[in-house]
Amino acid sequence: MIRFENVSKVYARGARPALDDVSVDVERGEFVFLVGASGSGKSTFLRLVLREERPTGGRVYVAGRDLTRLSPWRVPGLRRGIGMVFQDFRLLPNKTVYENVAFALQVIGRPRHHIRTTVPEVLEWVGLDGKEKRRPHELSGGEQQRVAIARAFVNRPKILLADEPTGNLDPTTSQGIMRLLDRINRTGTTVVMATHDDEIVNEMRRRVVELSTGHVVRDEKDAVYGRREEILPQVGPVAVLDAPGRGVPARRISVRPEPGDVAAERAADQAAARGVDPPPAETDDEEVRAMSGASRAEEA
Ligand SMILES: Nc1ncnc2c1ncn2[C@@H]1O[C@H](COP(=O)(O)OP(=O)(O)OP(=O)(O)O)[C@@H](O)[C@H]1O
Repeated sequence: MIRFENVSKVYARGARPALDDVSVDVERGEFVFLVGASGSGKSTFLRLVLREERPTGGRVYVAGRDLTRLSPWRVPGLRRGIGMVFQDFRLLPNKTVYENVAFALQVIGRPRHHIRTTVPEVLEWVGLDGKEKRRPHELSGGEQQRVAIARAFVNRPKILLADEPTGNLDPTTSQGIMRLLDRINRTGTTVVMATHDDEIVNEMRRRVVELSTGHVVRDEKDAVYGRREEILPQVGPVAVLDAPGRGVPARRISVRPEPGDVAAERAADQAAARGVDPPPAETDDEEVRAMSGASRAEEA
């Protein structure tokens, strides 16, 4: 679904490459964590997939398309097949929850009747049923991220990219967000998530691609955040800073999630239990169709 072939990215002449000869192949439907120190190139990787940046060397393929050769008028179509979630949510502050999600469909010209049925469906699916009229400042951080995820997912993208989606959230709320991303992945959407959140990575045990100063230094399935030899001594209760000297297990950090986050989590679980489906994948769009066609060709 996403293929980097010997990709390099140098932003400014003479600067060290942000990515240096990176080759990574992400299969359709995979969930991949991108980890690495600040400045290691994670966001650059995601920006290349979105064609917000172009590589200075090598090739980037998305759904079988060579992005280095994609003509500019095809870029919006590419992006329609990719949802993006950020650490700082990036919601429109003056629009309601409903309007924030609806806007994503309006800008790509979806008909009004489609928007009227799809937006409530996706809001229920992410656990925000009943919050349609709130504005972002009337929501907790976890709820705002759920709106951002609903907006990214409402058009049923083939790929969801997430750049530190739990970076502003407490551990319990982060777990709820990860369950949501996991559910999205289970619908067949390929998920690539850049993160510094070692607890989340260690709990999920998915593929981990680790970058260091622009190089891939590890690419491992069912992996943990650090290398295994670094993580092994931590097995068992680990003292954490919020309880000095008490030896609280790392997963039990006691930051209280906001009530809204708990309610959203419960509502999303109830929606899942009722078998509420995510909004149907649209196939009436030429570019989206082209993307799925390309992926079928790729698989063949
Ligand atoms: N637009 C830009 N212009 C110039 N240099 C940039 C630009 N964006 C990123 N860089 C540089 O490229 C390198 C990789 O940055 P990038 O943002 O991809 O790292 P990152 O792993 O996502 O970091 P973080 O975890 O802090 O978000 C860094 O040295 C950074 O300073």
